[in-house]
Amino acid sequence: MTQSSAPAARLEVRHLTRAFGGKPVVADLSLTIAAGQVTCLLGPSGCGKSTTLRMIAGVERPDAGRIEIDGRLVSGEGSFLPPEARSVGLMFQDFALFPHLTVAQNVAFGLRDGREAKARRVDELLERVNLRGYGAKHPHELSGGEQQRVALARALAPRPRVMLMDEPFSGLDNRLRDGIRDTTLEVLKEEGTAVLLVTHEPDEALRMGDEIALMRDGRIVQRGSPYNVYNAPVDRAAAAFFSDVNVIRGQSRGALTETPFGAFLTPGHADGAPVEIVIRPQHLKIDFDRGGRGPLPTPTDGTAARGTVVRARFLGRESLVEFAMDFDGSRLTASVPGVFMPKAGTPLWLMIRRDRCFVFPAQR
Ligand SMILES: Nc1ncnc2c1ncn2[C@@H]1O[C@H](COP(=O)(O)OP(=O)(O)OP(=O)(O)O)[C@@H](O)[C@H]1O
Repeated sequence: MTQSSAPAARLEVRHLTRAFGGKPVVADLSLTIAAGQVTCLLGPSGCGKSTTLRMIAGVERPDAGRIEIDGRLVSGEGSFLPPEARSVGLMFQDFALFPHLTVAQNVAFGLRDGREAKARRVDELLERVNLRGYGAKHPHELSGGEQQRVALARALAPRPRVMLMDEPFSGLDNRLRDGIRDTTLEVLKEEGTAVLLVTHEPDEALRMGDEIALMRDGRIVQRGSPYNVYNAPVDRAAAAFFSDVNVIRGQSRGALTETPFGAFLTPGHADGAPVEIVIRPQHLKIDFDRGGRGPLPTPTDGTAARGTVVRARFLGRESLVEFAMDFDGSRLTASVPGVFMPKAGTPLWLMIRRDRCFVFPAQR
């Protein structure tokens, strides 16, 4: 007898579809989330993330497709359970705590247990979100970050099988956000809930997700670990969603594309096919102009090409240096850690890290 080692799916979505006024907003979307796994549904505004989440929550009816939570059909084949019968916890950006209830009463709100069990669960959760001793306070006595943690405790109190979070941190100021994200992640992991977190911020998805599902125009275009989605994007738009990108165009011949930065391997592209070599700013290497001579090429860096600094901007952790390239005047941007602020007009040399570039068919 064989036994599957894959953890059982807590949330299973198959072929979910929804249109508004004839316009498809979610199109044939499928995803699976295991217990204890955080999947970030990441995509630009309007791509259908919230609609997906709302269908899973049970506040929006799908046109087609099925949703199972813990192996139980909650939507599809003619059935549609209301939110309260789905065992889902919800957390939204504009989470509202009940202002007239204390923190403890807020957290206990969805609990049906007896008094003692309820009190135990409330204490346990307040401890987890670092709010021990806050039970008797009212929401208005708490900071935004503290209120957020109460909202998290409240959503988790009934031990939902699936936690749905829609931009839960976007109402918080930047300095608070990282700390709250980390606390939230820790608590979610301890509880072992399956989490679907909707966000349009790549940094948040990279930081929070075990898996990222990148969404565009109602479809998931790529799914994988943050490392893979960042380092092996399926297309130029997927690469560009995480950072600015530089694009160098060429034509593939015999699985090679010649560029001013030397030849790039472009296997799988037909002879004469236009290709784009895409590279993030941090993977361009800068070298000095030694009286008009560039650096000696190395196998990983390839050939250097000369450009002139157009401007340099200091961004705190890094500096962005924009170049006009000698070979055709095109603009390329390199980022360097720390402060490197060459003056406009300075000639410098650029190299492309071969192991960090992506090759795609050219877009029209
Ligand atoms: N009830 C509705 N009626 C009509 N159109 C809707 C409805 N709900 C959403 N839409 C449209 O569906 C599209 C996707 O909306 P959705 O809120 O799912 O996107 P999103 O990716 O979550 O974007 P955002 O991050 O801006 O919330 C949008 O064009 C939106 O205007």
